[in-house]
Amino acid sequence: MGKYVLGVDLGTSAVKVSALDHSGQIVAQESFDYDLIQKQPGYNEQNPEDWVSGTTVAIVRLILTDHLAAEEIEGLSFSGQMHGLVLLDENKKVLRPSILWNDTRSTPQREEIEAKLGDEFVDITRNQPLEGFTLTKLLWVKENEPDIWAKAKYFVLPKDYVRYRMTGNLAMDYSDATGTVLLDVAKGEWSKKICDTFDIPMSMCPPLIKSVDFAGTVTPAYAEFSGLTTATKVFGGAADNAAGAVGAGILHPNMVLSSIGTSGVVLKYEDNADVNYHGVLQFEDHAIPDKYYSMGVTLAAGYSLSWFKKTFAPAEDFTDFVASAAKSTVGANGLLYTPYIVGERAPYADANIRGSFTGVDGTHQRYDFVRAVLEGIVFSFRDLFDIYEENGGDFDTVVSIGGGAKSPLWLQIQADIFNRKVVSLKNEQGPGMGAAMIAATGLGWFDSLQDCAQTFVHFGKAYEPNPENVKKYEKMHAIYKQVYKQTKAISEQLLDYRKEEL
Ligand SMILES: Nc1ncnc2c1ncn2[C@@H]1O[C@H](COP(=O)(O)OP(=O)(O)O)[C@@H](O)[C@H]1O
Ligand SMILES: O=C(CO)[C@@H](O)[C@H](O)COP(=O)(O)O
Repeated sequence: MGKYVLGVDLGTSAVKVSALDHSGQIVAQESFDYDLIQKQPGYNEQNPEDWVSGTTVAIVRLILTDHLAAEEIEGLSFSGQMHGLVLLDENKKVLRPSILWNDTRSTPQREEIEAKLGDEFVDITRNQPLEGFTLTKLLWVKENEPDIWAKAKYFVLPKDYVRYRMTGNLAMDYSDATGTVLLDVAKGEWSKKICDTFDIPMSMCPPLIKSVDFAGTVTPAYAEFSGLTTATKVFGGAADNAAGAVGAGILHPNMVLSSIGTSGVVLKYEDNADVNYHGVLQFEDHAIPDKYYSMGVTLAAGYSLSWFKKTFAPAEDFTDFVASAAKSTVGANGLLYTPYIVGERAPYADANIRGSFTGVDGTHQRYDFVRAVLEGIVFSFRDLFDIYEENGGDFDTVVSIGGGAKSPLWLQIQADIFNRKVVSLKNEQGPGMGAAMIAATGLGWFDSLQDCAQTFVHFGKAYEPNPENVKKYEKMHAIYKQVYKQTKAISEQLLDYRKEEL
């Protein structure tokens, strides 16, 4: 039995590769940054070759710099940035740069899909055909680059391409496949209806595998390139949010993830595909076979706070700045913030809405504004919790991750606004941990991901809701909920006055 597994976290700004031992300890970690290609506003692309070389450099460094013996790396797996379109020709050569999840050029294709299939689309895929998802990107290429489309024989997602280059086998795991919005989620197969409607040959869709499935061993060519041995086993891997959920132990029906990173994610484990959120929340296959998760994304979560600090307190220490909110009160002395400063994805899929401070009073201090920002972000998460409650969702534990989980005050605000116990992780490693857990489980070190989590995932302090604060926040949230509707038309009118986006 080998000593280590590698978790490859293929992100948007960098790839991070972590080596873990049987006890879930990180023994070494290397990363490599790559660039975004932004040819015009709304366009975000990357070269798949950069992902392959970045991953390879990180692995080479683990072996040469961190002295990990290649023969002791028994297996590896992935967490991948979701939705990015990689188009391949008949020889599996990349045809054009990948169009990423944050590329918004495909609004006409979104409208075309909505017009042709309407609610039926959401019933099949459990998602809306948003610009961020793969199908609209495929249709954009078909309509705008017919020469490339004529040569396209397969499509895959970012981490699938790296896996293909390591093993020579083309595949896509279910958790990422749901994010293409070409999958019939309840049936667990590519949707013929969607492929036929948009004239996409079914043969373009790669074979589907489970996250923990064995996908091949390292080829001799990739072994030479990376320093790995041809005995290293490669496993399917998962979409970054699924892998993040695995790494945070969101593997049981009673658990919800609250992630305050640059963007924010509320993610719930779903035992089956019976519930239908009608596309207001994303609905995806989990990394656990035949299980699912739903999630809503607040586009500017931690970003709201970083923006506010950069603009109004650039020289201050981040931790002190956040802690100053304790000088304010529950409800920030009547100041309310909505975090729509880059538009919103859930529960309102609205690119034009913008943020607001409401109730500004001559007595307010800067710390009230900081508090209002912290609370406003959590109110936007609470909107997503309300959707779960409306759908009968039953859960008692919220696991908080991301930069926002560094603040005890913010963790308590979450507990009070969610009216749920909130726990942080002892050793938070994000989706790379989930990727390593997938490899460890695929190798048979553990019987299941849940089993692996008992050794790899450790919860830290628990924050219990304070009943008095809960009551105050309930009322404040009811006021918060009115702001979106009341500022929608105003935001639209202000559009003409905004600076051109970069
Ligand atoms: N000390 C802190 N206390 C609370 N929040 C913090 C702290 N430091 C950073 N943050 C928040 O965490 C966010 C970054 O979280 P992180 O998970 O690192 O983001 P990502 O990986 O998505 O870029 C920042 O936008 C900021 O708002
Ligand atoms: O679009 C989504 C989820 O639907 C994003 O979560 C991307 O998958 C983010 O990638 P990173 O920012 O983590 O690289």
